Amino acid sequence: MSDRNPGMKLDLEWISKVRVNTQAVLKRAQHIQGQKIPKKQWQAAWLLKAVTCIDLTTLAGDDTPSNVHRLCLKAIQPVRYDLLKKMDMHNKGVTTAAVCVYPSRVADAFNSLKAANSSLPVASAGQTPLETRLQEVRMAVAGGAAEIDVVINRTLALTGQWEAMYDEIRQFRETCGDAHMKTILAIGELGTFTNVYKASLLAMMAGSDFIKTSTGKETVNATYPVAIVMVRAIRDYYLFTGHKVGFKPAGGIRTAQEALVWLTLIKEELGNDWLCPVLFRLGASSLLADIERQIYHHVTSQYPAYHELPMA
Ligand SMILES: O=C[C@H](O)COP(=O)(O)O
Repeated sequence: MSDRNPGMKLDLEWISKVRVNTQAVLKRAQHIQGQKIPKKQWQAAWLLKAVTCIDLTTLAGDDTPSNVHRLCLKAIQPVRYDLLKKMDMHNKGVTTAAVCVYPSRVADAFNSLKAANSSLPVASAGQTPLETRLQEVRMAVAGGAAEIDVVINRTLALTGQWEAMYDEIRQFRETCGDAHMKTILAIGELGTFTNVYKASLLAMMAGSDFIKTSTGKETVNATYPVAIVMVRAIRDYYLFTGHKVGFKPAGGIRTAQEALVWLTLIKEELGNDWLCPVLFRLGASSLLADIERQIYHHVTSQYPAYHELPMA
């Protein structure tokens, strides 16, 4: 990962001045969605890039050590070996960026990866009251998580209690220690674009390494207009502080086509520096299946039967 964002003193004046032009954001998002996406081998290359940016996720109440183990194996070998070989990519170390599980499953994931001699990071995401969340973070760090996804208290953002929100995120950052922190804004519950921008800015001021759209459990998750607002905040924060903060859209991202639009959006809005797992992740539980399917089609000119691409 890159140098960490140390954060900065809470700048309430900056936050209070924020105004987002909704129409301009919607227009920009529409423009990006209308962009031509790469075809043929360029598309395959972009899809492999997307694979390397995936936080392969399972956040289900009934997760078990064995489905987490399968998820880890899939993260280590996300695309079938023969398909990679046909593209001459079999020895390039193509893996997903991380696996992402609930805190209670971190140790399982960590042990599975260790047993497979993999140094892939385990990310952990929780969604409970502050004290429990802090406890979950401690547990996840102790279990070997290198990355922690924490969710903000939406009420604080909705009611403009920015100082309290800043203090809360700082506490998370301290509790994360060396583990990198991705702060989830749960944008589907923040109301306006202006609030999304403010919450993004504040999360970065409080020292987040990444800002992330959603837990994947809200009704509205990763959308392109909201992403525009968040990445503009990332850009402004970078221009002001010199620190690059990562971006992670998550929730409801299912198709290779969507992955290509996400890559386009990042390239256009933040530039190539952000097009790598250090600064960009796709949080997704089922996206990889469609990407592997499209890669299969690229290599063989046919679509696979379900059993030909076993998914974790
Ligand atoms: O952080 C990742 C999300 O929980 C994944 O959401 P998804 O299951 O809709 O892909």
